Amino acid sequence: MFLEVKGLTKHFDGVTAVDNVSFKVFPGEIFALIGPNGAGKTTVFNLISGILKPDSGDVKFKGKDLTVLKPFQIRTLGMARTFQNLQLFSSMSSVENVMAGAHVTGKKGFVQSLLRLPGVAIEEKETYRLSVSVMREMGLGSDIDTPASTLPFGKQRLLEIARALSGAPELLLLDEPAAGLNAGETKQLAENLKKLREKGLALILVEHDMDTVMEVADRILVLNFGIPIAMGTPEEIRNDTQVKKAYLGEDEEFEYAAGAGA
Ligand SMILES: Nc1ncnc2c1ncn2[C@@H]1O[C@H](COP(=O)(O)OP(=O)(O)OP(=O)(O)O)[C@@H](O)[C@H]1O
Repeated sequence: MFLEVKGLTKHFDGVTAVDNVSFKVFPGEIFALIGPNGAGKTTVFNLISGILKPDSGDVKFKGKDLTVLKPFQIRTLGMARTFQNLQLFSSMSSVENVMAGAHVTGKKGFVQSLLRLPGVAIEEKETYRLSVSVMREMGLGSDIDTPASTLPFGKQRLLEIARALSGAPELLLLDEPAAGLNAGETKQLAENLKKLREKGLALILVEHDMDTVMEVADRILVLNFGIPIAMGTPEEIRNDTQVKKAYLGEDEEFEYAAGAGA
């Protein structure tokens, strides 16, 4: 099994943030995790990527138990993530940011890089080449040397995805990638996500923008107060009464999307 989450549960001082959540993700699919504010989506990401440890439940990635591993160990297994708040190195150029992501899986270690031991220069060149190619894929081909801090916000978001991709992950976790993007940038993002799926990558997407979710997701899991309330295709989720009830008054966007698709 590629990714299997079973009975995942996490409490924070009396609040059950994630309550017995189970799902599987397959290679080459976009799996979306949605739910009203505070539903537990980011906590699920933190549990999968090793930032938090579950109170109970299992997370297995390619047969390995992730709950006993540290975040960097999980990254080297082929999983990458982005964060709700951008975490770019603002003093670096765009391509240097992407190269920093590639070093996660670099074969030459950090100490070797510092000592400039043989093989490092070749690997740096290879990393640069890979980083440029990932940036082009994300539509950032004209921004290779642009300082990350001067990129428009939408491009900074794409750059963060490029950085996550430069570690050549098989599974990418994206936390609200469309937040703060304008309509054109959101469209570009959706196209990019579909391209990544075509290449066989699996994506788990936490996203409030329902148009984007409904357009790109193969399957959707809906959480409410940490509890899974529905799982299915966009069509099934759009028409699910429990889901509509959970969102009522919470998120007009969902109501709009539900109405638009009906
Ligand atoms: N580190 C923490 N300490 C205490 N409570 C937390 C912590 N992290 C999350 N929570 C609580 O757990 C619940 C789930 O939060 P989480 O951030 O996972 O939800 P979410 O679905 O990602 O929300 P949003 O859509 O607003 O980002 C909330 O009640 C939140 O207040």
